[in-house]
Amino acid sequence: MALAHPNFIGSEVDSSVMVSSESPINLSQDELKKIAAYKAVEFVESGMVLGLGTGSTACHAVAKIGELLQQGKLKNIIGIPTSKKTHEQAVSVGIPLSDLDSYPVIDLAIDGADEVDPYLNLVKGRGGSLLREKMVEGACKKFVVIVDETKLVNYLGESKLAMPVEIVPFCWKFTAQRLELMFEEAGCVAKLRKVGENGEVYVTDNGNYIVDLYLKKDIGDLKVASDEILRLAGVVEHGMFLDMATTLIVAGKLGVTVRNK
Ligand SMILES: O=C[C@H](O)[C@H](O)[C@H](O)COP(=O)(O)O
Repeated sequence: MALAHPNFIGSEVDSSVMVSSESPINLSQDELKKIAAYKAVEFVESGMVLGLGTGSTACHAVAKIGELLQQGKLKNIIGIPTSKKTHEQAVSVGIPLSDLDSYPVIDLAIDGADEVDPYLNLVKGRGGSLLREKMVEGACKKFVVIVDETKLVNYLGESKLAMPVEIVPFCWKFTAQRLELMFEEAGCVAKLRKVGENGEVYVTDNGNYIVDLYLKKDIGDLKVASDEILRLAGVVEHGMFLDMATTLIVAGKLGVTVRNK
């Protein structure tokens, strides 16, 4: 999408952070993710407690923070990882780690997203880490979302890709059917997430399952939908992150934009 997208209104394009020698037009999606991630790391200061996101965009930020620690350009950072995978990566790049029990208030979190609407509401969890992400990012003073421009949507669900819901394994079919019925008018199809060649059921870091909702239409009022999903016994959490992001960094073919809420 071009920079005329509503998510860019009021934003500034900063071409100076184009770190590749390639023309921006030729940058791959992964290079754009890296540009957004590196821009977000500019917000990190020594002494901060940091929420470390999960996914192919956030991993660039984790790597960069590790690099800056190694170089002595950042000091006294405590990372709070949002998944086992990020925990492993953070350990491998030398970021000291802790958890929400010890640090219930986090200075800054940096994480990717699957969809971002014009109000900075997000869909997250296509990588399976939505519960820990929501706990950590809900405890942050500042939550910086980093995406390439393909993640921008006019309304959540517009991509027609998964809207993840983490559920308990007990009678998962019952919960999946209830979710499907809840959003019947939006043409919802609920699918248990499976992985690998043998189609094994995906199990989250918390020992739960994920049901992915595929929606044909806009589900309308997101707060109402969120409350309704969370009222259903069997649901642990959903992947809509409403009114949580404080800053959006988007890397696109024409440059990188930073938008504060
Ligand atoms: O569960 C995964 C997380 O919510 C990710 O942040 C999200 O899926 C975006 O991932 P990626 O940066 O790989 O597109």
